[in-house]
Amino acid sequence: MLAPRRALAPQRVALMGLGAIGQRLVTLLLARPEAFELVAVLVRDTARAASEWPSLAHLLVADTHALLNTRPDVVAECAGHQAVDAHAETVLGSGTDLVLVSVGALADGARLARLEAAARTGDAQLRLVSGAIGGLDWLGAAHSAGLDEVTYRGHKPTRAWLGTAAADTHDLAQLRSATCVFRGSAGEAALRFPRNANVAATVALATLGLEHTRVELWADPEVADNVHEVEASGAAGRLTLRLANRPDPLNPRTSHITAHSVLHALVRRGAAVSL
Ligand SMILES: NC(=O)C1=CN([C@@H]2O[C@H](COP(=O)(O)OP(=O)(O)OC[C@H]3O[C@@H](n4cnc5c(N)ncnc54)[C@H](O)[C@@H]3O)[C@@H](O)[C@H]2O)C=CC1
Ligand SMILES: O=C([O-])CC(=O)C(=O)O
Repeated sequence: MLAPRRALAPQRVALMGLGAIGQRLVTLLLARPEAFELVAVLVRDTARAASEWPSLAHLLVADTHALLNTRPDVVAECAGHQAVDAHAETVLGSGTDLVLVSVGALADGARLARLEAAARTGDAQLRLVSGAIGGLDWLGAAHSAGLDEVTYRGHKPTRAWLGTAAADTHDLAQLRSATCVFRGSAGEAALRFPRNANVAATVALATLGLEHTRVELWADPEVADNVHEVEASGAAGRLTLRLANRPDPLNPRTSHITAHSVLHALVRRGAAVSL
């Protein structure tokens, strides 16, 4: 693990969202008191959350004002696209760094412009995590050298598509083999599948952009993992990447590694030597 930049000052971290990623992060942050102080957790319903997690009751807040009153150094969003709309601009405008896991929210150009402006006004940073995908360092460098083509392909078990736009176009219960539920641009994928295509947006933002990065999304009754594949080629060479991520037991759409990716981003933010 990377050593912290400031020996005696753990980062004051506030979380937005207490679902699969948020709950795992609470445990991870509380296990490292030398590096992190968890100062607040933003939820939609504090009374309900307090009855489910009494040990966190003193940390629960329901609005951005109360969140910022706890003076966090950094806020980690793990609540979804709607929460980005509701809170991100105010957090950044207040001068507080924001670590974002719902990267697909930035596929809305107007929203992205608002957040960029707020970050500049507040002199804060909006940091996008790698989340469930890898290889972004290579992709970013290869983009600088010149990329010709980037394709992201995601396969998730059928249950990950229940309650999504794929259920409007496919009879998911009847699927017996891998079925493509979306083919198009990363921007369209991210907006149509806000809980399943954040990594598609991440790959696009690191490379050819939301319009020119190709995306395929598959509902696959034959896989148990969330499988993410990227193919890219250009002046620097070719990349073929395949990740088989274990789904989070609390939310099968979300890969277990995502919370660890947020933790990793927070560790790097506070590290004296950073990768
Ligand atoms: N970049 C990546 O690789 C990935 C990104 N994600 C993003 O992370 C988000 C969270 O994922 P999970 O924890 O698995 O989802 P989840 O559905 O298990 O939990 C989300 C939690 O946020 C809460 N929430 C929603 N709106 C809120 C608001 N305005 N204020 C406070 N709380 C709010 C919900 O009540 C819920 O408890 C996803 O919606 C997705 O956008 C998820 C997986 C991978
Ligand atoms: O966690 C994953 O496997 C990826 C995911 O849900 C997303 O990109 O939104």
